[in-house]
Amino acid sequence: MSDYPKFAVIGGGSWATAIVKMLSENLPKIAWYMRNDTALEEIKVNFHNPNYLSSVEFDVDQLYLTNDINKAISYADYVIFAIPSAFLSKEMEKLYVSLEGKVIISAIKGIIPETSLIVGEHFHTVYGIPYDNIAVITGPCHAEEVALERLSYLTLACRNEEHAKTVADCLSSHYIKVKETDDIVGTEYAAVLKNIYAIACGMAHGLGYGDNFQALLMSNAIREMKKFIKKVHRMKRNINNSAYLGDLLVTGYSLFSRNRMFGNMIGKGYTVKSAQMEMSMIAEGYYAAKSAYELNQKYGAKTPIINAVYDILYNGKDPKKTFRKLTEKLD
Ligand SMILES: NC(=O)C1=CN([C@@H]2O[C@H](COP(=O)(O)OP(=O)(O)OC[C@H]3O[C@@H](n4cnc5c(N)ncnc54)[C@H](O)[C@@H]3O)[C@@H](O)[C@H]2O)C=CC1
Ligand SMILES: O=C(CO)COP(=O)(O)O
Repeated sequence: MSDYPKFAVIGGGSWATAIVKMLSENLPKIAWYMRNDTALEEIKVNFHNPNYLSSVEFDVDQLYLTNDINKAISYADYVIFAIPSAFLSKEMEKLYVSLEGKVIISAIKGIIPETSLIVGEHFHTVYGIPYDNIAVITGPCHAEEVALERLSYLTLACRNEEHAKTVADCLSSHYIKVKETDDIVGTEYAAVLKNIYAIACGMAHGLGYGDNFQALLMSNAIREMKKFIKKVHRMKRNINNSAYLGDLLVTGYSLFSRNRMFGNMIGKGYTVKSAQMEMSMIAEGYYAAKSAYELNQKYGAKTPIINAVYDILYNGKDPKKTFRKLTEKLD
């Protein structure tokens, strides 16, 4: 092993780009895998990812850029996955090198559609990664603000203290602080659910509801989130911590949020298809609404907001009427 931790980042989108930026504050070399050859070449020549966070300048001597996921993973002891959940399984089909002994870190805030599992559970169940070697990066943090070096706090969930410290140290800088927790399951579910609530906030805004209603929606959302997570994984946790409430607030209120943007378009009358086509980015909450709704058929938590978003996105229900009914259930 070299004298510095070897990291690979999997993905070429906004969050992967932001994570490479964070790591490059501390590490002399980072492997970075993305599918897009044109973007890779552009980074080599112009030092910027042309498609995402294009203001961020990279020192290419610090980067081991590759379009082969196997090469990136072979290089690393710590592998950070930062691609939308819907594409993870397809990307993993390309893998022929072993993940044994590697620390697998999910920066994905979603449920894997093929298995209906959160990402840590998916890696444990499908790829046999021991929980000690699984970590999750979460917390209220938009990639765009990382690009601007605005102070942001991440939460690193991991059961192994040594791995947690290494990953936290490598991500930390003058604009990134990292808190640690062992609630891998709860923080992952919170990250999944807040995207659905951010879609609801966007829908409300698009429908013409104001700040007063949004505050009420957020207040109901955090209580709904608490009930849902308690059913799925009971442990002592403070739902007001930034990985839960903080991430809900930033995603629900920030104009950078993809999920809010997507919901706003639906509220304004776009169809789901046209809103997706209009956005150059992925709103994870679209997939999460279906997975969470279906999962909850087993758990039976009271989730009127998730149900309303699900009905609008998947059952073609009218947003205006659905929200009017939802308002009767909130307090
Ligand atoms: N952007 C942010 O501020 C944050 C994002 N996340 C999470 O990071 C994950 C990645 O999201 P972003 O980077 O924001 O997405 P993005 O919308 O910025 O980028 C989309 C990514 O998906 C890839 N992609 C698109 N179609 C694909 C396909 N058919 N097969 C494989 N890959 C495909 C693109 O190459 C690109 O890497 C998501 O789970 C998101 O919730 C988590 C925290 C913050
Ligand atoms: O997870 C995020 C902020 O913490 C990003 O949310 P969006 O995907 O809605 O932009």
